[in-house]
Amino acid sequence: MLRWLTAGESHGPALVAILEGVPAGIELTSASVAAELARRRLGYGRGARMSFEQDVVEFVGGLRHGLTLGSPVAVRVGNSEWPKWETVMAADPVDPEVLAAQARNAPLTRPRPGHADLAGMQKYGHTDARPILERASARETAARVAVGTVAKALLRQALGVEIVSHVIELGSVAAKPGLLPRPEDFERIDADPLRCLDPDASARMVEEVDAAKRDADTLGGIVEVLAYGVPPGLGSHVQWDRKLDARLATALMSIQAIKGVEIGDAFTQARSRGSVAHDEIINTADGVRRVTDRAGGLEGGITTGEPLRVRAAMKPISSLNRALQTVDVTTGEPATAINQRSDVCAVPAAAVVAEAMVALVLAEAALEKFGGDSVAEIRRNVAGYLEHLVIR
Ligand SMILES: Cc1cc2nc3c(=O)[nH]c(=O)nc-3n(C[C@H](O)[C@H](O)[C@H](O)COP(=O)(O)O)c2cc1C
Ligand SMILES: C=C(O[C@@H]1CC(C(=O)O)=C[C@@H](OP(=O)(O)O)[C@H]1O)C(=O)O
Repeated sequence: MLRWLTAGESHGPALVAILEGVPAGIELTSASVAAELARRRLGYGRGARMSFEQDVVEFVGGLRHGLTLGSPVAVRVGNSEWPKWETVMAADPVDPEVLAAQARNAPLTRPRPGHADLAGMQKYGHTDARPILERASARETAARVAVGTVAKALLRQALGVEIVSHVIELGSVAAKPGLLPRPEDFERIDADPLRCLDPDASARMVEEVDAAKRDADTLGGIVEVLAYGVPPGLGSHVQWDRKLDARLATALMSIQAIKGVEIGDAFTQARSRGSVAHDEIINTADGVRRVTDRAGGLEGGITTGEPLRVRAAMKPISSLNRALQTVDVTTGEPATAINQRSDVCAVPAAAVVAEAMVALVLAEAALEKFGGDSVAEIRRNVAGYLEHLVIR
């Protein structure tokens, strides 16, 4: 069983994550996690915080001399900006006079529509949004990407699975339909300001971000994640919580601001007739294959062996400089929402987070299917399974 949790606040000293159930023998370094975290900071339209803050990666368990041990992997992602926040976010009580002297500690009483502020304040009994926004913040996704790096390494080294993502829509701009990145496009995608494979669309996306910024507004978009080399047979049709499509949807939907998930071409399929919606099956020299992959590599909650393909829709960022109408919770009077510095658009970063979530789900499903406490054992189990597939 692979399980994981994160902890930590946006402006706290660090985020931490523990990943349990990791097999031994995965090659991994702090540098490989730092490289994935750097990818998460990319993307045109992110706020100032992304440029001056550093993620400081430290493994505190589960790794020795660049190999996982089989014990829980514990990772700490330190926040280089902590000294600015150590009073406001101090774990221990602070002299009220010291707190009052810090503008940063002023209660945030004008909840942002679309953020977790008001719902969280009501639920947890606060009249200040700070205790809510600190944990709701997508800073937490740095910890997910850290453990996602372990899952990606496991998938690559034990099963040969490669995961790639790209931005297919941003605001009103869509990339050319049907562009499917391969693992070899990885660097080209990361080099694009919007992580978009279509250069014309990318240029228009840059303009769209500039226009939104000029208007003190924000944007959302749609990302797509593909996993190549996934064997048939991960997940199961037999129980609701074993269906891999459902597990992927939950994982993607848990990302901050993701409000829709699509498996393969689900929404187009829904608008089509059955005769053109499904992937016909043929026999080839490589065995039984689908002619197309509209289903995104999943049927019956089970991987088909075709590339896995899922999409996630991100709503526009809810901290706007053109602040929306709200209520000041201390007076009950109409007010404009908190309009602190913020990202204009974080869709490219959300794609990197989505890769991590897909990797964690696939790694868990692979361990369920193949078992094994070391990379070598999993490889043997995978080879044995593929060799004896009753239909190939
Ligand atoms: C990578 C990433 C960066 C984000 N940056 C911001 C931001 O700068 N400002 C903001 O208001 N929301 C940002 N969000 C979205 C909020 O975290 C999210 O809307 C909030 O936690 C409420 O959760 P919900 O939208 O899932 O309901 C970001 C989300 C992601 C995935
Ligand atoms: C810090 C990150 O993203 C943050 C996510 C976020 C939010 O509300 O989700 C709000 C912003 O933080 P702040 O309000 O302090 O400027 C983003 O910068 C990160 O991704 O590492």
